[in-house]
Amino acid sequence: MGVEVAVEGLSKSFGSQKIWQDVTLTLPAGEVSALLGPSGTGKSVFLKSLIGLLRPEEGKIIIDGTDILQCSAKELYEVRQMFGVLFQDGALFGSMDLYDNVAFPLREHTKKSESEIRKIVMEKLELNGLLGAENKLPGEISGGMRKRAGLARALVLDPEIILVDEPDSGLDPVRTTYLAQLLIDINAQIDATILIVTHNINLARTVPDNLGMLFRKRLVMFGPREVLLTSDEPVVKQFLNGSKIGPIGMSEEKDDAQMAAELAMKEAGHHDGSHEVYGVVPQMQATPGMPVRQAVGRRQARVREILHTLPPEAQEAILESLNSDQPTQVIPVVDPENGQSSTGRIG
Ligand SMILES: Nc1ncnc2c1ncn2[C@@H]1O[C@H](COP(=O)(O)OP(=O)(O)OP(=O)(O)O)[C@@H](O)[C@H]1O
Repeated sequence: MGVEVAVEGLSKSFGSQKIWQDVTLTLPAGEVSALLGPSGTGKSVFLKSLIGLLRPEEGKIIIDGTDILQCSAKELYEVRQMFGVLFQDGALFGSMDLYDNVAFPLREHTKKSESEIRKIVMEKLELNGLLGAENKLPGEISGGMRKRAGLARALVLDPEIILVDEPDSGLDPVRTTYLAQLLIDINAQIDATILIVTHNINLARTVPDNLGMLFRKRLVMFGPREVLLTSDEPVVKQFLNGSKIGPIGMSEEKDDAQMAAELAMKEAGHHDGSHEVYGVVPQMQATPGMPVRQAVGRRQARVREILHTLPPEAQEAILESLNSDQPTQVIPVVDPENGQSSTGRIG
């Protein structure tokens, strides 16, 4: 089971440039969360801060009871062992073939024999659909395969927390869906805590259990998908619809006059090409045959607890989704007449 990551009052600057301030959120243990935000809002900086690669000046990052901003180098080393990280380009070593790339953390951080390493590496390569490519160099394979190899490497130490920086960068929509499915299946299998940094709206709407949004150096919101997908918060609404109408502009800051002009254009019938979606769209499920994703039930229980605090329209949309979006599992059903098995779904 993954561990909880609690961030409290976190602020980060580079010299006089403030990146974000007073960020407080909790990544629930064993759930998939996504951090959204326009380009340059510091999503990658946040992700690097969680593993101690960058050091915020203020606040706390508590992982499994340890504040990594206060702990010793030895404790930080131990906390880092809990992480698997998939960087944007896979961050593979260009001179090593895929096998050696994936084996690298095991050779560095464990005393496992080469035969034990082989077993784990081949298992992770297979999980990521890379069997047969183990002797290829990163330069000889496609971007999608590099991502999957990066994910295979991120998984070899059985991480409790998986960080994924822009899984869709450089991937076509179909490969992005496959990669997202892989993450959901991994969550179903090992219940790891996963944080995805992305600005892919479709992925944000359909994959994570929780969503957070950075804008104007602040965390605007963080919470279960049901709450953000029905939110009236203008930045969240605009971002999740990929629309020009709202506070986010080309260079982030947009003044009131420009917002009013754009709204007037919309009211006059101008279409900006975005597709407005309101409500809780169905979430990607684990592949049939995988264990039931425990995260879904935990999240839905939290949502039911806070439901009464939400606006009536949101409550209605959420209740509808909670009542129809029960976790489903595919199980073999044996026909008592002839003893043959077929597949059936249980709620
Ligand atoms: N090591 C660094 N030193 C100085 N400035 C940095 C450093 N790393 C990032 N920045 C600055 O921090 C800001 C946020 O960068 P970051 O890459 O986290 O944004 P992002 O939200 O991930 O953007 P994108 O979605 O475009 O990837 C940028 O202005 C960037 O130039």
